[in-house]
Amino acid sequence: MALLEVKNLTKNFGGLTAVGDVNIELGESELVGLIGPNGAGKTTLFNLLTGVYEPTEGTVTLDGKILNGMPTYKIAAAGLSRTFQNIRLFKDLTVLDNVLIAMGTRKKSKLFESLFRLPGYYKQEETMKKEAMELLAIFDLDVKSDNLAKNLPYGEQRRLEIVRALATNPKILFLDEPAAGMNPQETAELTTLIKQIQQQFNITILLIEHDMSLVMNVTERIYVLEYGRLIAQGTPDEIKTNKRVIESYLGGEA
Ligand SMILES: Nc1ncnc2c1ncn2[C@@H]1O[C@H](COP(=O)(O)OP(=O)(O)OP(=O)(O)O)[C@@H](O)[C@H]1O
Repeated sequence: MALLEVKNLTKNFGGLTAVGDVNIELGESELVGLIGPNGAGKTTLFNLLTGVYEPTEGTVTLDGKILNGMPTYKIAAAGLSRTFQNIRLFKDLTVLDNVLIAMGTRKKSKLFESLFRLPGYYKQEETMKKEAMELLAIFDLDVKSDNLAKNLPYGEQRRLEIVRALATNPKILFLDEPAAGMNPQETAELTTLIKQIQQQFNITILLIEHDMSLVMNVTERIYVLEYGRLIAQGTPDEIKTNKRVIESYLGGEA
């Protein structure tokens, strides 16, 4: 059985079907791409998977458990984590605090311990800090742990977003255009990082990305959406040569 099973997923906004009858399966530690032209329904699909929207029809099942109708925080706790197209950091907090807050969603101090700052509280704080610094180091952000998030260059803010998503210890990570606005060098570095984190953390990643070279270079399989419908799926090589995809998405350039 797949780790994540999406069956007949549909979302209508009034008369518009933003996502229509979509079926997707993600296996353990797979790196899968999701592409499609503007307005194809990619972000809506992410919003359905992470509980921001309730589907009009269909089901999302993680590890055999149906997630539809669960609030976003419960879905996050079940193991789905995401980044957003627009950076959503706590800009006036430090880099380290941004990660610690994300970790806080999975590790709760016992209220009594934290209120009275008992040894258990400090121990957990220390462990979390150590883990946060280790995560930041993978992304070369440990040296910036004391900086305010808003003072990081754009590419580093994007990387910090991924660190925050990873800090929740997800089974599946959804990355929504992580290379948006990055220069070619930053994009190349990110490509290497995405591969690295998939292997190191052994997690499943679903990647929405406009940068075709990034998608083609890192993913094992790709789903293609158009007008809310899945029009193709396959390996990067199959997608590059798929007639329907070339016509409708790549504009005949492939
Ligand atoms: N909350 C909403 N209310 C009404 N229509 C919406 C809503 N969200 C998305 N849509 C519409 O649904 C369709 C799919 O949009 P969506 O943002 O999911 O596409 P996308 O593939 O992520 O596009 P992009 O690549 O531009 O981000 C579009 O026609 C969009 O206008």
